Amino acid sequence: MKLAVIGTGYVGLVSGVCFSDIGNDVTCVDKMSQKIEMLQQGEVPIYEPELKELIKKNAEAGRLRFTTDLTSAVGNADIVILAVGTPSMPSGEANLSYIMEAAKEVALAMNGHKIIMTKSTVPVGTNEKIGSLIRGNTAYPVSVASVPEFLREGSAVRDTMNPDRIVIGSDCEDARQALAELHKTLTDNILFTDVRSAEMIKYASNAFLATKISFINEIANICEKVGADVTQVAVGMGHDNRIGSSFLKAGIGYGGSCFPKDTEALIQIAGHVDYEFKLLKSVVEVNRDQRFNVIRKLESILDTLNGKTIAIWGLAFKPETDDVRDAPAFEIITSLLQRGASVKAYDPIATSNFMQKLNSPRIEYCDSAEEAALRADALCVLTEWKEFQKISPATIQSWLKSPNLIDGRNMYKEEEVANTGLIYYSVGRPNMNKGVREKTPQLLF
Ligand SMILES: NC(=O)C1=CN([C@@H]2O[C@H](COP(=O)(O)OP(=O)(O)OC[C@H]3O[C@@H](n4cnc5c(N)ncnc54)[C@H](O)[C@@H]3O)[C@@H](O)[C@H]2O)C=CC1
Ligand SMILES: O=C(O)[C@H]1O[C@H](OP(=O)(O)OP(=O)(O)OC[C@H]2O[C@@H](n3ccc(=O)[nH]c3=O)[C@H](O)[C@@H]2O)[C@H](O)[C@@H](O)[C@@H]1O
Repeated sequence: MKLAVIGTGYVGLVSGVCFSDIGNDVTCVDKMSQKIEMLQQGEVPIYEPELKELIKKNAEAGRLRFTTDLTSAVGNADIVILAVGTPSMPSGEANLSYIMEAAKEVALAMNGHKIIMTKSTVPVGTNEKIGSLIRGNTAYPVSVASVPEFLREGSAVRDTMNPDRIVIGSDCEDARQALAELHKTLTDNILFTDVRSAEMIKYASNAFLATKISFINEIANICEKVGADVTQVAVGMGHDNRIGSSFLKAGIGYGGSCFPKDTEALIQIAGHVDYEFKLLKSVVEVNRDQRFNVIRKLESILDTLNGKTIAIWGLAFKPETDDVRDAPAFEIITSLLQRGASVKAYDPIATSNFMQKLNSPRIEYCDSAEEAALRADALCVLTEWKEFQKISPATIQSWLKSPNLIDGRNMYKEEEVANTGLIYYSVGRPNMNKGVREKTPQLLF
């Protein structure tokens, strides 16, 4: 099939590349000429495992092209995929200006019937508006479908090639058939829904996953007070098939380009129909506060942070990505600076993206994990990169000035920390004081 993909962010680029890899002819379009030039030269503007190799392979096979020329890409395509950003506005609502503009440009470029497949995450009712906008700007027939995207950054290619399900939300039979055909080599599990339900499935899925994370983070906070271990609790819960084991990793709260944005947007979507989504509001509030546990733990060890040097390992919102959108590291580092601390920060690949957004004379961006940790008063692990997991707690201790380790991602096991001289605070697990488990708290009943 002939596809035009509008927008070469994570979703547009990865899905365009994967669709070409399964034999389709794909043209990826972006307004940003620097991005397109990079892609044409085989460079990838984002860090995503496996992507570079796949781009090379499919571009060489002549199935994958990159251009800023939307008109010719749409003109040559049967299916147009909308994958532009829908970022948050200050109110929390999704900003639909990019997708509406892209839809209009597509309408003006049409030279015959097209199927429009929206992969961007959009509020319920948006695809109907996209359909009306396109019909108002072209005389050619159009069939619109909402096909939400469920890939995760860091495993985007794998997720796209092996999806749990494909949701096709459309009232147009031709779109349902063509899009089922397009996806059938990826999975048999294709669900057909109406358009509004497909749009809601995306928000509900992200909101539910965010809820699981805030839930386990609150359980972790209670575990710390009652002397239980949240990692064991999560395993025990996860063995119940009705609960499932994924998304029960306690930590410093979720970040990234989607959970924060989509939870806020769903609260707004509900609000517009006079429904207060109380549960989701709490999920967001718990998440906002969770990252400050790092600061609270540091203060409980160091008393004051004023004049202290704090090492930070990990700036990306999760491992295997250089994306720093809504990364918890921003608020944690900002809060350290406000308390008078200096920061030495290191991330294997996200540093340059991060430093474009946060700079201060009291932040030193380092070239290695060791350089960041050397002579610091404490180390905070904010992203569980494999590179950090390979460094033993004993080595960390030898680098630090004071032996304080705050593990925001439960990266180390108790036995690895035992017998070191580290004061070790993780999330929802017993603290270790100089390598020895702290006394189990007294319970007041
Ligand atoms: N990032 C992710 O992991 C996921 C994102 N989504 C959703 O997919 C959508 C896209 O997200 P990202 O890929 O992160 O986007 P992004 O914001 O990283 O990139 C969007 C791209 O679209 C381009 N663009 C905007 N208007 C254009 C136009 N009129 N013509 C051509 N190009 C245009 C921009 O220049 C930019 O390169 C959002 O709605 C997001 O919520 C869904 C699942 C996963
Ligand atoms: O709509 C989107 O953009 C995407 O959002 C998430 O994907 P992503 O944000 O790339 O990454 P996740 O692996 O979901 O992690 C999100 C955040 O939650 C945190 N997390 C995740 C899992 C967990 O158990 N605990 C936890 O704290 C991560 O550290 C990270 O900060 C969803 O998992 C995807 O299905 C969805 O397509």
